[in-house]
Amino acid sequence: MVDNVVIVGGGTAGWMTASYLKAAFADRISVTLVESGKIGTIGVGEATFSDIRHFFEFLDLREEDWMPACNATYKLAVRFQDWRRPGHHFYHPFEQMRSVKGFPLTDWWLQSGPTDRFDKDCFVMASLCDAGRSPRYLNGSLLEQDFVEGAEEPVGLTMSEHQGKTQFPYAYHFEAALLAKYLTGYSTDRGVRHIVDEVEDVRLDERGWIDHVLTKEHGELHGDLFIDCTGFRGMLLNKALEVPFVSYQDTLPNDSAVALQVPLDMKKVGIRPCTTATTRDAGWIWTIPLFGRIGTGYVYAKDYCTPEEAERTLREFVGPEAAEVEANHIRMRIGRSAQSWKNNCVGIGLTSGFVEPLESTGIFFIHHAIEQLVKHFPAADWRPELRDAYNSAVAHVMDGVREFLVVHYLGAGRDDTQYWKDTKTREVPDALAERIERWKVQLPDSENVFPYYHGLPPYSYMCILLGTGAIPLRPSPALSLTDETAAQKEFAAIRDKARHLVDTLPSQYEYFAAMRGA
Ligand SMILES: Cc1cc2nc3c(=O)[nH]c(=O)nc-3n(C[C@H](O)[C@H](O)[C@H](O)COP(=O)(O)OP(=O)(O)OC[C@H]3O[C@@H](n4cnc5c(N)ncnc54)[C@H](O)[C@@H]3O)c2cc1C
Ligand SMILES: N[C@@H](Cc1c[nH]c2cc(Cl)ccc12)C(=O)O
Repeated sequence: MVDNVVIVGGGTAGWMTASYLKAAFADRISVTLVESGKIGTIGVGEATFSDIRHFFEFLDLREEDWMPACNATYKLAVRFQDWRRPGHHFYHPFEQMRSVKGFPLTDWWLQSGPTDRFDKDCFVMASLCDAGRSPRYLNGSLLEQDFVEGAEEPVGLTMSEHQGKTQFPYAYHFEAALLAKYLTGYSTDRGVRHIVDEVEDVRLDERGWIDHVLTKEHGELHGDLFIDCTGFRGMLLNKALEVPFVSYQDTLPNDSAVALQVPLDMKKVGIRPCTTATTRDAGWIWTIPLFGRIGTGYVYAKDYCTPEEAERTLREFVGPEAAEVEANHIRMRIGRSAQSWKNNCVGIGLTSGFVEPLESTGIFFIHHAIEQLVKHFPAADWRPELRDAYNSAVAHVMDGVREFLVVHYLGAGRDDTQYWKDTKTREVPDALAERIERWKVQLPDSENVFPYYHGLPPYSYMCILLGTGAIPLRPSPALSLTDETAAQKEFAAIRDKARHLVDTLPSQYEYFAAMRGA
């Protein structure tokens, strides 16, 4: 049996992996996590996919268990600010795309003479975001919409098996360091051995498999399976086992970031229920509202902007509240390891791969990797088929998300700086170029987007294409021959439901102030 797991690294990836493996295998496996007390974690990573609820459910954790400990808030969407033109914004929400007579509502929207905001016309959530509403009422009940809490839904599925069956209406923002701390307690309470020490060397056997890691003060740590959660360093997978790194920088040039954690007077400014991505001359700025502060940062390409310019831009964007706050400058390794699993070593987290956080995919990558590791967990014969299937699933998810992010830049309307001009001339992978030509004639659907599971449904592509605006789209010709009464009724129903929810739901600040007795 493979039942002795050693995890190196105590960031979000390390502790999500330790806690999930313990929830999956309990005392059938032993888990040791060693983390350096000197090498810091990346310290950011605070917005998620809605799928993260499956992670907490698997650990048998309810929102009231972990959200207060992590200063967590709700995320209904990503708000894209100034991507189409200055002053314009649109949302990419967690809300199923409605269909009328077999055609997506966005198709009918194109047919009926587009307005400036497809998102407000086709989704209820866009109005809730504009109004700063919570998705839950003060009594804790969830807003009424196509996902009904407590109704029969498939349980125990992995995310890839679940996609498309239901769309949960929100994700979370949380303080990454506080989540890691919370999961440390969860894990050690369930028997994970936690060692604070530095791994100084990785010792291989004659086959090139990891025999043990050598720590500064606790000697050799032996195990069957070693999980590399050492972040961008990739100490075990990339360095010791020499797995090469496949860069995405030819299509995604942003390789740097500068971050600030800014205290927030929530009572005065409220808590926006969405992550915001605001364009700047050489990239974009994220704003993540937490309970008590915002996490914000400028993601940029160093070929177009120096760290000093980036920090100045970010501080100007935030304003005087940032004056006393220390900036955290980060170099990002963009791309993925050629294989995340080699011999008896699996890389999870930044070691495995990373793309800029435009759609908050880092923690989704971790969650997906852990689910797939459990699904493909090795036996003592280490059959290569399990490893190969794992590597294929993980590579597809990252390659698919990469493609989805490239679409944001190809569609962006900004062309006022060299950085934004270059987003339109950079070479596009053939497969994506073909898909884009297809989308100009027929909106994205399950047959014409990236063909493997990567966490994003076709409606996500529709939102980005319709919101950014630079790629011309047109309605299906059939709609000009079809009566549009039913579609107009659907648009009216969305307007009515949005008005009702905005009028009856509390603001996100009111909700969390009440929940936390603030
Ligand atoms: C600018 C930026 C913004 C991001 N925003 C988001 C977001 O909004 N949403 C999202 O989902 N993701 C986001 N991410 C990604 C997210 O931060 C990471 O996926 C997550 O933090 C996982 O990091 P990690 O645990 O892999 O690595 P790290 O956090 O770097 O942790 C590495 C760990 O390894 C340990 N270590 C390293 N070397 C040794 C050694 N020799 N011995 C012992 N221990 C060692 C360190 O001490 C540390 O504990 C963002 C990333 C960046 C860079
Ligand atoms: N499975 C993902 C897909 C998704 C659907 N809508 C959004 C919006 C945003 Cl901002 C990210 C991701 C998604 C999920 O449901 O989380």
